Amino acid sequence: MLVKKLFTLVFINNEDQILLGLKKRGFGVKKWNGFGGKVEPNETILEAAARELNEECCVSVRPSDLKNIAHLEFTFEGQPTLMDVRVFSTNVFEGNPKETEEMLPKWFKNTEVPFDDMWPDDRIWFPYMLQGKKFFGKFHYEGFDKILNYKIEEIDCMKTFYAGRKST
Ligand SMILES: CNc1ncnc2c1ncn2[C@@H]1O[C@H](COP(=O)(O)OP(=O)(O)OP(=O)(O)O)[C@@H](O)[C@H]1O
Repeated sequence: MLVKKLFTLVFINNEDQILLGLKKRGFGVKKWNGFGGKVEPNETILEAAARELNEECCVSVRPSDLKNIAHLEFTFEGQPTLMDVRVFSTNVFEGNPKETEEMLPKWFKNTEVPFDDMWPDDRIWFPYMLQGKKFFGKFHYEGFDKILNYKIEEIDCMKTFYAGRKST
């Protein structure tokens, strides 16, 4: 049986640019990604998303300004964990991104996202996000570099999507 672990992933947009961070340590080290991490037991998913963003690059957002744009699931061959990742975006934020112990933030043009230095799944779902679509994606990895199989589909409404799922 798979053990589900809840994560957040936040993207800040500014006109035709997106804020990414180069992970300096831990899971996904040396890859560009949005900002996020595990949801702690004492907080809501939105609170966790805002907290992780602030901890990782010193940018502040109100949890209520975060839009849930996607649900991603990652599994790894031979491993018992399912990563349940809630993806959010907003263009309402405060503060200039600053480097922290965990992340080096940088603005990228939407047309110049560094996919070669990101998780292989990002190349598949970023186009949905950059076109303003909501979506569900499920990726099964062998190791951390090879996607064995995946599924991705556009979603009309995230609330309806979650209402239709059994345990989320
Ligand atoms: C496999 N393909 C993937 N593609 C895109 N994004 C991925 C991902 N797999 C994990 N992610 C994200 O990477 C962050 C890890 O977070 P992670 O550093 O482990 O969490 P947290 O900061 O709580 O950890 P520590 O406090 O350092 O233990 C978190 O946003 C999560 O959504």
